[in-house]
Amino acid sequence: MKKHIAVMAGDGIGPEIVGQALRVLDAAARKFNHEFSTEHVLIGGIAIDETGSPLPEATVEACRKADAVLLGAVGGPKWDTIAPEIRPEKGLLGIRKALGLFANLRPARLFPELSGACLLRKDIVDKGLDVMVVRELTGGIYFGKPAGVEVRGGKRTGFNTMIYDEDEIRRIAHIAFKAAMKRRKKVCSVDKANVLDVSRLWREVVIEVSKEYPEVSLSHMYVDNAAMQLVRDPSQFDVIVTSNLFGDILSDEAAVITGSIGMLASASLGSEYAGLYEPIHGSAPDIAGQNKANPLATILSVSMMLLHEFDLEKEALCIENAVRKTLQDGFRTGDIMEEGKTLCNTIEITDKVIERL
Ligand SMILES: NC(=O)c1ccc[n+]([C@@H]2O[C@H](COP(=O)([O-])OP(=O)(O)OC[C@H]3O[C@@H](n4cnc5c(N)ncnc54)[C@H](O)[C@@H]3O)[C@@H](O)[C@H]2O)c1
Ligand SMILES: CC(C)[C@H](C(=O)O)[C@@H](O)C(=O)O
Ligand SMILES: [Mg+2]
Repeated sequence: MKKHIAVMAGDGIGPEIVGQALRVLDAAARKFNHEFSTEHVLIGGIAIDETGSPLPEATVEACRKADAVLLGAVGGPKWDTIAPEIRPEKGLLGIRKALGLFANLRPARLFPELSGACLLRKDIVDKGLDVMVVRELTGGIYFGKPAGVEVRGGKRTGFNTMIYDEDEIRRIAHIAFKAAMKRRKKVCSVDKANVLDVSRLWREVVIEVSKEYPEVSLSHMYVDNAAMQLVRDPSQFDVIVTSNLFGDILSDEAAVITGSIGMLASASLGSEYAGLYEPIHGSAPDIAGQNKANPLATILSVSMMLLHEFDLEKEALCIENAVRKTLQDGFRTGDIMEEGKTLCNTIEITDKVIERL
């Protein structure tokens, strides 16, 4: 198979982890006789530095033409004080919107080998943890208008608008129910319907969509309770479907299930263009440039790309198994380090994965 991948390494640890994930992709291509060409394009802070924009038009064009997109992370303290319209994060929101990537799948799974690195209670961990967070990605409070900061009645006033129409809710609900059909057939819709009107509509529409999936059981939970339940006992969840902001927060929290945020991969999918694959974590400025970052979330994002974008199930599984074997053999980056294990840097742990492919 021949495919072309647009690569946006971005900022901070982005280039380090993406560089390593591409080595794994190369190794998989050689093993299975595929040809994956790559084209590096700019996004985020580095794009601001080089072009003045966090999302240059050339990047959008390259991503729209590509068969898949791989992203590292954007942002960092260097750009924290620049004008809000051109912050690095705007580049990420912009590319999600430009590619129509409304569905963000964030699978929080615990490799049993990392049970010791997981902060949750041992009896809960022993149940096996595997939660899929389905986050709406192109709507809600992230994009609602009006938004801004202005002087109202002599006071500086900040405002955003949380808005969803029924079509936006319906299409993400379908994604969640379809995902559940391939899993344990349970969807928990997370909202704040006791307070927010937009959540009342969310709940109503999710219930309507559920009628098309009689085999899937649907429950509802308020987001504050969901945040607590996720760390108390995540084994009660199969698929969680939720809005953009709640999904952002709950997926970082769900990373606790995996042992580290450096383990959680993601796929952002739409219908018109290819999907975008990225770890859920950020640019980790505190460890950037030190060859310390855990590249496994990005490597697992490549595995998700092979599966979701190219239907290469065997190849995807091979990468996942190589990651598992690396952990089984006791190799760890700092974020998942435990006593008795072998500490590796970013490059060394990737070497171990490639050896085990
Ligand atoms: N998708 C993205 O590009 C994305 C996601 C989240 C945050 N950000 C941006 O990243 C910057 C830093 O944000 P933050 O500090 O809140 O979140 P972060 O995810 O970058 O880091 C949070 C903590 O997790 C650690 N961490 C993250 N990834 C790791 C990895 N692969 N291996 C080991 N440790 C890892 C970091 O060292 C830090 O201690 C901000 O500018 C933020 O806007 C970008
Ligand atoms: C960097 C930021 C815009 C982004 C988000 O909030 O969506 C990040 O936190 C994520 O989870 O991908
Ligand atoms: Mg986030």
